[in-house]
Amino acid sequence: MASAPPSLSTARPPTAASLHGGRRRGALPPLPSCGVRPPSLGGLPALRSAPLRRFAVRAALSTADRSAAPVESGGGKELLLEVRDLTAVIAETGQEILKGVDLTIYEGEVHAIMGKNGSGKSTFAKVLVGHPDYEVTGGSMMFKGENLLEMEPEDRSLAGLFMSFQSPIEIPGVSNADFLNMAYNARRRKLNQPELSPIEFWAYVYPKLDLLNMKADFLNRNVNEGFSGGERKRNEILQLAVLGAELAILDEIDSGLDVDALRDVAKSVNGLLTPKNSVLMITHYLRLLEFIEPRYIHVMENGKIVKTGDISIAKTLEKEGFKGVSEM
Ligand SMILES: Nc1ncnc2c1ncn2[C@@H]1O[C@H](COP(=O)(O)OP(=O)(O)OP(=O)(O)O)[C@@H](O)[C@H]1O
Repeated sequence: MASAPPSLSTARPPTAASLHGGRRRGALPPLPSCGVRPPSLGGLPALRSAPLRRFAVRAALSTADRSAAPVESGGGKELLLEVRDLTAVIAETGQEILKGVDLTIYEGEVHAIMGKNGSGKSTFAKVLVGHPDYEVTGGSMMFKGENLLEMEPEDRSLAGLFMSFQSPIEIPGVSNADFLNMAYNARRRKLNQPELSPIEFWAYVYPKLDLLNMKADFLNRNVNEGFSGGERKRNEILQLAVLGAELAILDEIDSGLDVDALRDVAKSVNGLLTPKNSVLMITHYLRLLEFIEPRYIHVMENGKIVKTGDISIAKTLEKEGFKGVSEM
């Protein structure tokens, strides 16, 4: 099934992500850069670096496309994400990694995906946000009634998807404070709200730092530069706290965190949960799920979700390993 060719009205400069991200195989690439600033960045200065753009795009979360009609209701809740029979390959080699993923998430729900190393968990998360390393070859992904396959990675962010990466990247030369302030102001411009001055932004961000037990001097350091693994994870959650999201995908947010840091991060994520926001966590360990309690646990095996249940799955996994889960 081929996607419609991009129209001029949707033309925007390509990003590393938009060149391939989440497109079906054979679909046309976006039009080349015509020097027009992408509307989704809300007037941000042109950002040449893909990581910077990725972060900046997050700034525009929850802005433009919030008027999309609800798809359906389940017990009064709206459907947020519906993935059906999703298949995807590594763009470079054509190797199939996702082999028919099905997942449904309603607003206000917390889900977790567990599974052996290499089963496809991170790939699934990255395909959802349109990572350029993968091509979707079949199935569907709907987010708030919109077809993610027809949306550039930027638009997915605009629509309210946030992903915290397993290995957050550095942005040399850009301070955390400047980045977050710029990104948050971009979002406010989108919402037709006045920008915050650096002092006002400080007042906004300070309680969030406090919640994450992050020292204020992290704001003066370049984004993730020289940060320890745990500090990077906290910084990802700080970005989420500043920018907000309707579906936050947290890929192994617990890896490399000491127990106090895990508690801080979990407290912060729990503090962001509302009846409208959902979280999809990827984890190997029960301990994260004791802090951020999921309603559903899914087990991924060989590129598919093969089992869904409650916290008892994670408990069995912890005690008996995957063999125990397959016998449940
Ligand atoms: N860009 C890529 N290039 C080559 N191989 C890849 C790429 N992305 C994923 N893979 C392969 O796809 C498989 C699934 O990887 P993925 O990272 O999704 O697994 P995972 O379930 O998240 O594993 P883990 O629990 O170890 O993080 C692995 O065998 C991995 O090596």
